[in-house]
Amino acid sequence: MGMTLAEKILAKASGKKEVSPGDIVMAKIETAMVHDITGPLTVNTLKKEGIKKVWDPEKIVVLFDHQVPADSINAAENHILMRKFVKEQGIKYFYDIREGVCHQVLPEKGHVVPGTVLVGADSHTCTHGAFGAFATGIGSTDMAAVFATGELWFKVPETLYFNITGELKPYVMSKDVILHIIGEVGADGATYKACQFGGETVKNMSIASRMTMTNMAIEMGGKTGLIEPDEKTIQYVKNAMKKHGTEKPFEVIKADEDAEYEEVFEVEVNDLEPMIACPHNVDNVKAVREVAGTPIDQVFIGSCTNGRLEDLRIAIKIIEEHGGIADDVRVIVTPASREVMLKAMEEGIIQKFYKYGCVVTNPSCSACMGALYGILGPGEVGVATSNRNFRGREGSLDSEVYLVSPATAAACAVKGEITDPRDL
Ligand SMILES: CC(C)[C@H](C(=O)O)[C@@H](O)C(=O)O
Ligand code: SF4
Repeated sequence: MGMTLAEKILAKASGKKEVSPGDIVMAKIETAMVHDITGPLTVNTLKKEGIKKVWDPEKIVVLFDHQVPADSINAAENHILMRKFVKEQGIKYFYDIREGVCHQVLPEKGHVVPGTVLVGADSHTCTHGAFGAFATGIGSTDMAAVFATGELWFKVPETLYFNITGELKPYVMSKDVILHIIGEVGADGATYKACQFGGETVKNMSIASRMTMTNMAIEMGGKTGLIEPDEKTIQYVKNAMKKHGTEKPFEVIKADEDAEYEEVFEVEVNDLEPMIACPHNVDNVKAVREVAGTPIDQVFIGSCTNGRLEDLRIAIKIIEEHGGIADDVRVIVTPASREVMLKAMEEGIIQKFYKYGCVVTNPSCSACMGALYGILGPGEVGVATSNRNFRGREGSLDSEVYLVSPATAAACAVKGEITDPRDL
């Protein structure tokens, strides 16, 4: 019987010829990532268990992105603890406060190896499935087991296949596609499933747009999101590895022709409109026009979902075309990484955001989690290009967050209320 992409990667990583959904496998880990919030717990668990040496200091990536620069004594202490760990263990790939969000930095630096298993102590690790890796978020204590042994057990998930066809209309982005899918499937509709995205629409998407899709697989409960590698993927990965001296041979794994999917969803996007996830659940998805006119206080353009160059480009284009942002709305722009920031600077994008009165921050998780800055106060309404809108996600329990694409976020910034970018 044929295997899906997820099954083939897990079979390879566990040295088996074949695996089926439900099998328990012990898989070799190619890359293991912790950040400033989850790393300390992993390190403390290792200490508690008396483990002196990590399995492979070249396969671990430590990165600071959630609270950078340190925004509290507690964050500073976490940073100190992790820097010490990195030194003691000789961890080769350590990215201090300057690089940006882990899920952007990892692929940029060539740490995402197609066809392998990547784990991160962060729920949006599924993002890296955009490169044809089996990538999933795990807890800090599970990560301690990975740091010690280089392996982790998995139950092989069933795969849901989303066959996406049609051409996206102007101002409709991959974020709208994934919001639409989550609205249909529900926030727990794909629990522990591998969510594979394919079809002509995905083929035509940039790598950045694909990452937006896989990033949000967890928001429908998915164990991972996956996209089969193609020429674009291979080029991206090779360039990234070459640029940063992280070259490794890798195998492009594709699903078997006769792979068995638990369910195939046909998603036709020709007529898809800009979509919005309304408070307080990611699957509370509507067309933007249904809630147009809702007053807002803040717009956040950034995060591991939509803080990449193409996102900043479309946002500034819309803001510029319409003469700037509304006076009474705060707009926070956070490029997802230093590389994105530098390119946006070269293109004059950052200067323009400043010119129009947006606040551009250092690459970080920024306002996404309500932990660093850009925190919403009681009664405030935020529009964000990030991936979660649970009650209190961006600050006060009495605030509200709407999730949108960068094009819609920019339209909202221009009008100071929820606006479909086609209606400006
Ligand atoms: C802080 C971290 C554990 C958390 C996660 O795992 O998702 C964060 O990144 C988030 O998006 O809520
Ligand atoms: S940008 Fe947001 S969703 Fe992504 S890792 Fe940071 S806090 Fe989590």
